[in-house]
Amino acid sequence: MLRVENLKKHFVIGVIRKHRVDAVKGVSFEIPEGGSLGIAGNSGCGKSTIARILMGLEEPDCGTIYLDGERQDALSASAVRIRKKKMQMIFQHPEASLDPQKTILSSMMEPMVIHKMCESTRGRKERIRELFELVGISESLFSRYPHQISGGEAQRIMIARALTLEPKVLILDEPTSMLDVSIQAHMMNLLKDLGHKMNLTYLFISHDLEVLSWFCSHICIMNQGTFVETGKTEEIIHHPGHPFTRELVESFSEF
Ligand SMILES: Nc1ncnc2c1ncn2[C@@H]1O[C@H](COP(=O)(O)OP(=O)(O)OP(=O)(O)O)[C@@H](O)[C@H]1O
Repeated sequence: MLRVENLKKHFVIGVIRKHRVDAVKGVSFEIPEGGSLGIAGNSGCGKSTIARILMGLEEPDCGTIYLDGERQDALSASAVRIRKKKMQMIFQHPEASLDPQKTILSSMMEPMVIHKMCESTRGRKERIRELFELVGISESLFSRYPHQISGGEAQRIMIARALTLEPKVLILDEPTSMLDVSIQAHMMNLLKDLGHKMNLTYLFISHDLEVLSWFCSHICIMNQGTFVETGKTEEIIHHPGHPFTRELVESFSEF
C-alpha cells in the first residue's frame, strides 16, 4: 500500500553561522494493505520529518514514494489531490489542528466540501453523525468551539475528520502522548478497531516502544536519521540486534 525508497531530507539552520542538519538520511520501508508499521526513536531522530514529507508538507531532497502502486512524484496536480485524500495524518496536538473560530461541525464539513464528498450539506451532516458514532462521541459537540471540548474529544474529532475522506493510510504522529493515561488506552483500542473495520494501513510514529509494540506488527528503530533495525516487532523487542535498540528497549523495561 505504501512504499518509500531512499528518502533523504536535510535542513540548514542558523543565519550567520549556517549549520546543516541531516534529518533523514536515506530511509526505505514498505507497509502492505491493512498493515501497521511503527517508527520508534528518540526526540529529533527524524520521525516527524518522514511523516511531513509523506503528507506533502516538506519537499524531500530525494527518494521515491509509492502509494497504492502509484509513483507519487510522477503524478499530475489533480492526482496529488487524490493522494492527499488517500493518506491522512493524526497529529500530537489535536486542538491545534482545529480552527478556534469555527464550530466543530464547520471544521468537520470543510475537508468534505473541498474534496466534494457527499452531494448535499444534509448528506455530509449525516456522514459526520455516523463517524462521530463510530469514534464514540456525541453530535451534541457539533455546535461547540474547540475551547469547549476536552483533549480526548478533540482527538476523536480529528480521527473522525480524517475518516471523512475515506483514507487508505493513516499516519499517527504521537497521537496519544498529550492525553491522560486513562484515555490513551481507549484511543489506542479505538484506532485498532477502526483499522480492522475499515482495512486501514497505519504508519505509527512514536518514542513509546510499549505503545508501538502493542499496536504494530512491524517496527523500524530510528537513530540520527537512519533506520538501525527493521523487522517484526516481537523479534526486535525480544532480541534487539543493534546497540541502540537494546538501549531503547532497556529504557522501557526499567518502568
Ligand atoms: N523545518 C525545520 N528546519 C530546521 N530543522 C528542522 C526542521 N524540521 C526538523 N528539523 C530538525 O530535523 C531533525 C529531525 O526533526 P524531527 O521533527 O523529524 O524529529 P522527531 O524524531 O520527530 O522528534 P520529536 O519526537 O521530538 O518530534 C531535528 O534535529 C530538528 O531540529
